[in-house]
Amino acid sequence: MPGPDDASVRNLGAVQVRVEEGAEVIPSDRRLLEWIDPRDPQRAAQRMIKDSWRVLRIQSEFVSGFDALENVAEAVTVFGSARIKERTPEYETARDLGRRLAHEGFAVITGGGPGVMEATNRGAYEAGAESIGLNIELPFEQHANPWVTLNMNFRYFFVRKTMFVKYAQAFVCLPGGFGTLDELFEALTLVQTKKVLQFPIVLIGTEFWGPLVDWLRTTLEGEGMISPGDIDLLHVVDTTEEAVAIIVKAARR
Ligand SMILES: CC(C)=CCNc1ncnc2c1ncn2[C@@H]1O[C@H](COP(=O)(O)O)[C@@H](O)[C@H]1O
Repeated sequence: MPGPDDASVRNLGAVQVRVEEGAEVIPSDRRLLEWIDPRDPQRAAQRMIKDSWRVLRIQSEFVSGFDALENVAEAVTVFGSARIKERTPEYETARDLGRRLAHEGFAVITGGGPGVMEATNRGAYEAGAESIGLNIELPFEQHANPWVTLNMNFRYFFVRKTMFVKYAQAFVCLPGGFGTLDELFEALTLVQTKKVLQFPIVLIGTEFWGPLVDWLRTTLEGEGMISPGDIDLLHVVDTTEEAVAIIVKAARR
């Protein structure tokens, strides 16, 4: 198993996300988004770093992200729950997905954390593919999974999200929570508004995703909040095999 000292793993990025168990750090994202009342003298010190100057830090994160990823060939970004455990069917599905994508010549990009991210990176790594983890600084203890050939740690969610989209030819979502839904709907909006072209979005698990897709169709489409046809941007399947077939077909078009 690879580890933090494995020379084949490239670790990039300004932030070390390893935090002592139980400890809490204030992530840069939170500091950026926090409003501090300029009338509050108690908090004047916290206003010393001006948001305008934070822009340089944000800029540097874009620069290092673009530099790190510019040579990635065809890649697929995979999202899904951070909470699923090893030796579960969900973990094995994600691992199988990573493996199958690797066999088709794709690099795999994930959020670099545990659960689905770890399993997908692991499958790709075991099959000898480029396995990329784009981690994020979080306020609680977490780890970058070891199954990566390139690990990058980001301070800012929105910079990291740019990398997920820019360097991938497709998205796959496995079952997940708010994080996964956020990433799914960001991708959908980008495709819907034609900011990203020819970008299949595949959801694996009809039982899990079906009710959401039904609601999108009956309520959103039914009430005219999305156009007829927008739903067709989503491919809902049950197997990793079907998911990879859709991606291969779109990529080789
Ligand atoms: C155990 C735990 C919560 C660890 C958190 N550690 C994480 N590390 C990296 N990316 C993450 C993490 N949590 C959420 N994400 C992002 O949000 C998605 C999963 O969130 P969720 O579990 O569906 O809502 C992932 O695709 C990933 O991009």
